[in-house]
Amino acid sequence: MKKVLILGGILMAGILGYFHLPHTNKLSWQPISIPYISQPSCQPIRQTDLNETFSVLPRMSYPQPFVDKPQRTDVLLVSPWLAPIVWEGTFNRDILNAQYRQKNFVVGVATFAVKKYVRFIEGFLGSANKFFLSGHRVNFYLFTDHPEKVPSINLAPEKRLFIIPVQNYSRWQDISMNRMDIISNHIHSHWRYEVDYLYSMDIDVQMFEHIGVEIIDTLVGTISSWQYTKPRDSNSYERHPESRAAIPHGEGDFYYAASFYGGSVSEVYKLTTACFKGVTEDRANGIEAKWHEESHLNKYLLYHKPTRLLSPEYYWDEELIRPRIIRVKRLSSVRKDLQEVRF
Ligand SMILES: CC(=O)N[C@H]1[C@@H](OP(=O)(O)OP(=O)(O)OC[C@H]2O[C@@H](n3ccc(=O)[nH]c3=O)[C@H](O)[C@@H]2O)O[C@H](CO)[C@H](O)[C@@H]1O
Ligand SMILES: [Mn+2]
Repeated sequence: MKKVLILGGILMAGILGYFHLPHTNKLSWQPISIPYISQPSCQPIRQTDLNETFSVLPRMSYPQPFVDKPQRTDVLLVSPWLAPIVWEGTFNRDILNAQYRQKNFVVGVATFAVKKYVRFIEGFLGSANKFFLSGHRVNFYLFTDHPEKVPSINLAPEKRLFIIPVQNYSRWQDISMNRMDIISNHIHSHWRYEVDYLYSMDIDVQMFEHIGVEIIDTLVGTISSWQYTKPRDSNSYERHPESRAAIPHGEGDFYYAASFYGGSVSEVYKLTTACFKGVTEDRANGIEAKWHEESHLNKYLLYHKPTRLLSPEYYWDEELIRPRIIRVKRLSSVRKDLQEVRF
């Protein structure tokens, strides 16, 4: 009887232990020895797993939530696959910060300033230093063909800037599309050791309000400010079946902007690798998708559902008149003369 009890105990402990293993989003690759390109040491860091239970929070005072009083009734708060859609008025940043401060995670931001786009660096970095994940560790990775033109900016102590030289291409579309390849390669060679989460952002934007840990999740897409109310068949998806970015008629969730997406470093690796594979196969067939890598991103996010969606507050196009449901403009494009800046 005693033996049976002991054996039973061992079995139960095994089962419980198995189910209590933290869900991991760690990378499955083996470390490889590739010479590092960016400046600071690239020692592997602990990959923070935010799915682990958060530690005990301090006592806090805030308005009580009620199940029969939704925070907002004018916008969709959750996707049909139960991913939250982040809108002003739906979360309490103090609670989120208290949860996340206990995690020593690092967020990477990849951005490109090639050719004339160096003019956007100052506005981007200056505003991101102030409004992007303030109080949290952020590494900005700035790819440029003009490192000497990067203005010096006093960054907050928890923020770091890495300037990475990159070649330019004669066509702006190639600069934009090749970001997928460069990001994928850098995750493999460096970033998987350096950051837990990675976000890709256009450089021709500025931040006007705080963008905090509400953006952190495994796979995150931003709903385009141009197309957030359009029926799927009039969105800008690539519909020509010849392209690897093609989405068949009758399919599509939201239209996602390529200017701001991200997630865990391993999910962004999968996304960028898959999107660039699509770009490469299209090139081999003499095809370029309607909105370049943004078309491939939209296809990817249709079949790999994002775990969190950012509302158009997180990329507002300056050309548009802001309706009432967009209560804040956190990040917005800088007006530019396309003919002048791209050529
Ligand atoms: C808001 C949004 O969804 N933006 C997307 C959209 O147009 P955009 O008009 O926003 O594209 P864009 O001109 O900003 O180019 C995308 C990014 O590529 C970089 N760049 C581009 C050209 C250049 O000469 N130098 C340079 O550095 C820079 O980081 C820029 O922000 O479509 C593009 C591809 O068609 C990209 O998918 C953009 O992410
Ligand atoms: Mn842009």
